[in-house]
Order: sequence, then C-alpha cells, then structure tokens
Amino acid sequence: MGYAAVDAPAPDAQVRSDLELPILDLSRADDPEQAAAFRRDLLGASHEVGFFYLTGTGVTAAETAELVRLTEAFFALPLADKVAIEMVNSPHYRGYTQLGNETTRGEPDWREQIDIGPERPALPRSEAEPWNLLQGPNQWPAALPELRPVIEAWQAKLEKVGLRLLREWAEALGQDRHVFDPAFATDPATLLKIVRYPSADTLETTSTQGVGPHKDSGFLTLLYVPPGQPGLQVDYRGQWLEATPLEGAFVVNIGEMLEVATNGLLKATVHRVQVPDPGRARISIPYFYNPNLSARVPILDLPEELQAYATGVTQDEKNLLFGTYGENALKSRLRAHRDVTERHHAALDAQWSARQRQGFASA
Ligand SMILES: O=C(O)CCC(=O)C(=O)O
Ligand SMILES: [Fe+2]
Repeated sequence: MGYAAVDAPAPDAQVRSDLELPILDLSRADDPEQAAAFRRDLLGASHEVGFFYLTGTGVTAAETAELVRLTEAFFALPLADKVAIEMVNSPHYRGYTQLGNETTRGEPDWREQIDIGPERPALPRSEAEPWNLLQGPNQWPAALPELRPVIEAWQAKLEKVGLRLLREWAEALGQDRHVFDPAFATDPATLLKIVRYPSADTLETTSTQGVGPHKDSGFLTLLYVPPGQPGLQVDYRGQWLEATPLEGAFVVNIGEMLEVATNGLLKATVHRVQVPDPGRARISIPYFYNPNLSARVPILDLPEELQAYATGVTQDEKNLLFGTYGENALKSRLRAHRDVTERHHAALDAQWSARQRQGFASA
C-alpha cells in the first residue's frame, strides 16, 4: 500500500525472466527437524532479494478460487455500482479507486481497486497522531453482498500467516520470538486490496505503468496473483526480475517497517507492475500485514554475526522512512490518492509537505 517515490532501476534496465525467486514452505516451520533450516532459508531469501514465494500457508485452493471469482465479479459490475463506493467519499482512504486515480511517483497507475481495512469505527482526530484518520468504516459494494464475508475470512486467515512469519523472522534474527507481537496485539492496521489491471488494448494511454516503482510501507505483504498473469517485477541489483505467479503460493515481500527494525538487514524491495499485454487483464489481491497505527517499530539489537549485513536504512529524501507505522502509512496515502487528500485533508497535506521539505524524520 505504500507508494513511495523511490530510486528504481533505470528506464532502460533489463527485465530478466531467467532468474527465479526462492520458494519457501511455511509448513516446515512446524516440523522440529526442519524449523531451523526453514529460518535460515527465510533469512537468506529476505536479505538477498526481499521477495520470495510462500507455500504451506494453510490457505486452500477452494478459498482462493472463491475470492478470485468474487473479485472478477466485482470488477465486471457496471461502473455506477463501483463508483457508488468511490474512495474519494471516504476520509479514511477506503473504497473503490477508478483507473488512473492513484498515482505513484506522480504518474497515474493504470489499475482499479478496492481498499479494505479491518471494520472499525473512525478514531477521534488528533494533532499528535494525525494518522488516526486512516481508521474508519469500509465501503462495501451493495451490488455484491457475498464479497464481504469472503474477504473477512481471508483477512482473518492471512493475519495468522503474517504473525507466524514475523515470529519466524524474529527467531531467525536472534530475537525473542515474540518481539514484534506487541505492535500487532491491538487493532493492527492491516489492509487488503482487490485489484484489476486492464490490458493495454483497452486503455486510452500508451503508459506501461500498472503501478509504478514503490516500496510497501508496512512489515510484510502477502500477495495472491492467479497463475498465468505476469506483470510484477522486482528490483534485483538494478535489473527487473519477473515475479511470475506460482500455483498455490503467495508472493511475499518486505515492507519499510522491517527494513527500519533490522537497520537495513532486511530490505524493502522496490517493485512495480506493468500494464498487461493485449487481451490479458490481470487481477491481484495484496494483503498488507501492518501493525497498530501508533506502534513504534522495535529497533532490534542484532547478533554480532548479522550486524555486518545491517548496512542502514535507505533514507531517500523523496521517501523518508518513519519509525511510527501510522506516520509511514499516512505519508504514502496522502501522496498516492490525491483526490481523497485534496477533498478531506488539504490542511494536513500542506503541513506534511513542509515537513518533508525540511527532511525531518522521526524515525
Ligand atoms: O498487483 C501486484 O502484483 C502488486 C501490487 C503492489 O505492489 C501493491 O499494491 O503494493
Ligand atoms: Fe507493492
């Protein structure tokens, strides 16, 4: 969900499909004989590329197929049913975004989507904690009532997978297994999107930007994409690596909070999605496992043998990383959804821009 304006591979960077992301099987963590090896593999994969495939999550093919079916059904609705829940109506950045209405690095993203968080009432507005505005009710499509229970079940399942993975990471990093738990214990600000990228021949643009190069702003992302729908590319040493979807697997990537927590040992990797080829619209379902809005990231005291790899957080002046999750998320939301920001949060946006210009980071 973070749409950070970041340095990315050069415009003419090579796209490689000959290298594959590592595949990790989470069920190995349940087997006392294999758990330590799993954690070593996890650390290796997340330090080297910052992206990997995850199998063995317990999410079934039937659950996935049902969510994919409903996602397709939502996007097939008449535009009027979709814009009835447009995000611009929500000060909490929830609801439907039309094609081209989200921006990354100031350019439109050629995708449509719904943003859905945990269903909670709006928080009182606070000057000290302006990110409270990110909590509030969702907008559900009246024309597709079956969507809500299926999404809520998906969120509940992936929340468990996210926590499990964070605990394995904690242990792999020589920490107490539960070091990250407090940040997620009350009201984690998770976010789910259902997304559709129309194919190039249906767009009135020659842009290839499905979503522009960015990092995700939370701890980790669990992304489902149906097999046969390429387009996601991952920055690997200045080239773009194709993250081709794999049957039965999630694509997992590291967000900015894990980069901050590990002083850069784990890197939030830049990625983008290309507009699909003619005739091949693509859908995707990213789930962002984010902590409580007011949680401060615990900065880990890493064991000596890992410290050498913890080379510092990337503080790009166009994309500062903040140590309070809500602040880091608000930065991304203000920037990516300009229509919502201008309608509901113009004053905050002006303050924010001044602050960003001064390069002031609380991280
Ligand atoms: O659609 C995808 O494959 C990835 C989307 C993404 O990176 C995001 O929404 O943050
Ligand atoms: Fe992303």
